[in-house]
Order: sequence, then C-alpha cells, then structure tokens
Amino acid sequence: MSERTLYDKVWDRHRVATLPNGQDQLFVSLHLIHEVTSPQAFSMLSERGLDVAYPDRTVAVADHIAPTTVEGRERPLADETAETMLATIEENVAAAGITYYGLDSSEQGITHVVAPELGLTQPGMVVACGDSHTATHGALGAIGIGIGTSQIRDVFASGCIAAEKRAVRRVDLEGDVDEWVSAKDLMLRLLADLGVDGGVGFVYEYGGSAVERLDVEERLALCNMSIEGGARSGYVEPDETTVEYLRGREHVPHGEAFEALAEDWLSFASDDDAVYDDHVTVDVDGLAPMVTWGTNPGQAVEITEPVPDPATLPPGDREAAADAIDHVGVTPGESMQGTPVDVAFIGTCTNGRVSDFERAARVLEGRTVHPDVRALAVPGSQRVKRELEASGVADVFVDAGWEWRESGCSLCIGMNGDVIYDDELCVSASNRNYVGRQGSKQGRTVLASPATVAAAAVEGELVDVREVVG
Ligand SMILES: CC(C)[C@H](C(=O)O)[C@@H](O)C(=O)O
Ligand code: SF4
Repeated sequence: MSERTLYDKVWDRHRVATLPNGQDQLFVSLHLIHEVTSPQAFSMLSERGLDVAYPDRTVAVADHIAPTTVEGRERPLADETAETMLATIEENVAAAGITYYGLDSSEQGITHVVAPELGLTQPGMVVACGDSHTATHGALGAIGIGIGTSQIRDVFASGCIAAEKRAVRRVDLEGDVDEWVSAKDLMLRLLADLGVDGGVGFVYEYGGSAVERLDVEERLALCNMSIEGGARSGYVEPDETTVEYLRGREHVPHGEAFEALAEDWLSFASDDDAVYDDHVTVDVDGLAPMVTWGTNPGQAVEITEPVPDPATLPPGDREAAADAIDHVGVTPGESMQGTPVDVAFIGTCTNGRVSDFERAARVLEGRTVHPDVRALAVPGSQRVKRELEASGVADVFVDAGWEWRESGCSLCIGMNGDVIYDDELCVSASNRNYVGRQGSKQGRTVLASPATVAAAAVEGELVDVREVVG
C-alpha cells in the first residue's frame, strides 16, 4: 500500500480493533509512567482486582518531585507529599514487577530523556505516558501520545488505549539558520506563527531542510513542544540519523538483528506520495534566536524584533497579550534585549540533554555568571550528568558560577522545591511559561534556547547570544 504517512503506518500496525463508538483500540508498545500521574491509575486497577498486563513493556521513573541536591534525596524526603508519591510508586512498581529508575538509580531522570537515551523508544512504536510531553518520542519516528488517568488504567489492564485518529499536518521548516539558532528557536517561531491552539486536532509531521539537518537531540526538543502548539503528537520520519543515534543503545539489539530492525524502522517513513490533511511551510531562513515576551509559548519574538503592540494582533489575541505584557513588564515596540534577568535555568525534557549543555558551555567558556543572577543547571538524567562530568562540560558550568544539580524536572514546574521567588524573571530552557509555572504567582518566565539562557546568565540581561560569542 502506498500514500501512507508514518502516522498511518504506525496506527495500522498497532490497531487491534475498531470500537463500537468509532474509536480505535490501539496497542501500546511502550508505557512510561512517573510518580505524579500513575498512583490513581494503579488504584483504579486494584479496585477492579486487575494486574498490570505487560509489566515488561512498562518503565517507571521518578522525575517531577526529584530533589536536585544529594542531601535533598535522603529519605524520607522533607516534603511529605513528595515522599508519599515516591513511596506509592515504589510500592506499585514492586508489586507489578515494573522496571523502575528511582532516586538512587544511575538511570534516573525525566521520562522523556531516559527512554530515548536507553533506546527504549524506537521508530514505529506507539509510546504512551500520562504526561503531555510524550510527543517528544516522535523525534525517533514513534508516535508519542500523552494520556489521562483512565487511559493509564486501560494500558495497565490491557496494553491498549481507545484513541481517535487525528489529521496529519505536514510542517516544513525551510531555510538555513546560524549555528546559534537551535530547534528550540525553530519551535518558538512555529508557535508564534500558528499560535498555541493552531495544532488542535492535528498530529505534526516535521520536515523540510531545517529539520533534516537536526540531530536527534534537537529533534527531541522540537517534537517535545508539539503540545505547546496544540498538537497531541509530533514526529520526524526516521532516517540514517535516527538509526545511528540508536545503534549501540542499551535496549536495542546488536549485530545483524540491529540491521534487520533498522530496515523495518526506515520503512515507517511516510511514502513519497503520502497524503496529508494539511500542509504548512515556515520560512526560517536567517532566523534570529527567539525569546517569549508573554505568558504562553506562542507569545514569542526574535530577540532582534520588537514586542508587538497588542492592537496590531488578531482581535482574539489582544486581551491575553495585554495581560501578558502587564504581567511580564515588557514594552511593546521595544525588543526584549536588555531585560534584566534574576534566574537562569537549563534543563528539562525539552533542553536537558548532552548537546544542550555542550552548546551552552561554549557560551560560558571563560565567562562568569553575572553577580545578580542565580544560575541552575539540571541535567535531564543521571546519564546526561555523568557524561557531562566526564567530558569536562560540568566544570565549565561550575567554574562559571552555576549550581550543578542532580537530574529531574526541577524548576520547569517547581514540584521539587526548586522555584523562583516573588516577581523574579527566569530565562528558562523549558517549554512552558504560564503564570505561576515556576512556583511564584508573580514570577516571570522567558523561554529560550540553552545558548540564549547561558548568554543571559553571563550578561545579567536578555541578549542576542550571537553578539556574546562574537
Ligand atoms: C505533571 C504532568 C502531568 C505534566 C504534564 O502532563 O505535562 C507536567 O509534566 C508538565 O510539564 O506540565
Ligand atoms: S521537565 Fe517539565 S515539561 Fe518535562 S515532564 Fe518534567 S515538568 Fe513536564
């Protein structure tokens, strides 16, 4: 059969049945769980006297509440709620026989960082997780689906979810960009163009010259923020870059078995004559580094551009824009350059991987954090942390005056005690900037790439990283 997109192919491979209500019953290849959204689903399962059907397809981590200091990880945790969440997932995974990367595991980290780096996520899979950033896994040519509590229960009980097939929008990002402009910048451009609801009802297939050149870590950052644009899933077709990324990883086979599997993986790429429901092309040629000016990820501009005057925006966006401008304290008509920064944060399932820290370290080399800035580096996983410590990148951060922490979600969502205070402004390599997201209602979050965060940490204000590295 031809004319199929990757989404069609993965869907067809995993569809078990069509249900009476029109939804499809979809078999889940890999079920990732974490301490925040799994407890209730486990309770629902035991209320019905059911066991986890496929413990060997389920992998658990502790990430959201993970303290990021060694002392903070001592049990019981200081925060009672966090301790309860941790104790609950420990009990549940032990009873079900599920692999668990807890706080003392050398593989602990954020779900969406751990699964790709261990080769658990593979092309052609359906990856489900009770977390909206499950789209991340699409970077490897899988379909990542963020699911709710009752669906987590369903996967536990049957290995399947009931799901509706979405429309596929091909999103081509075309053009050449500077080496200091990353996937995060491309994504913020796309979000600014299409808005945070622009992708509702769609799955995004990312392509075009600017995407083809991205390595897998960059593709992970891109797909990660699909949900910020309203698309439940987003993916990049598997290619040789994908295959080489997975070669040698812990959960993929070796030798001939790998070559055979790789051939199957590549066959999931969309057919040349694949039919799409919609097609968007974004010209990213010469794009400057992006920053958000508001309180949603689509309120973003190039660092060289002015913050828009709400009156010039589409009528439906004006009120939110005016509120955002008021909250963040920026001036329409002026660029974000020169905005003072209190906190700098690099980490998360968007930009907490090895290459993110490496690129930021190139900015930090020989420079120090501005005296008014608190700078926090939180590797996305223990594996990322180890690798950066072995290569000397961690030393660059520490020498520049950053706090070098243990892995977890940390300041992305502030559930582990890492927060900003009062009306502090945090320039952050994370994916969400809603009011209160980082733990303070008056707090302000500016989303940017790791390189831009590093440059701001050094200068004490938002700057064009290209000027800092000169
Ligand atoms: C806590 C969790 C359910 C949530 C999500 O679904 O994404 C979190 O990871 C986030 O980023 O807001
Ligand atoms: S790092 Fe942030 S976005 Fe990612 S799973 Fe954790 S809280 Fe959610």
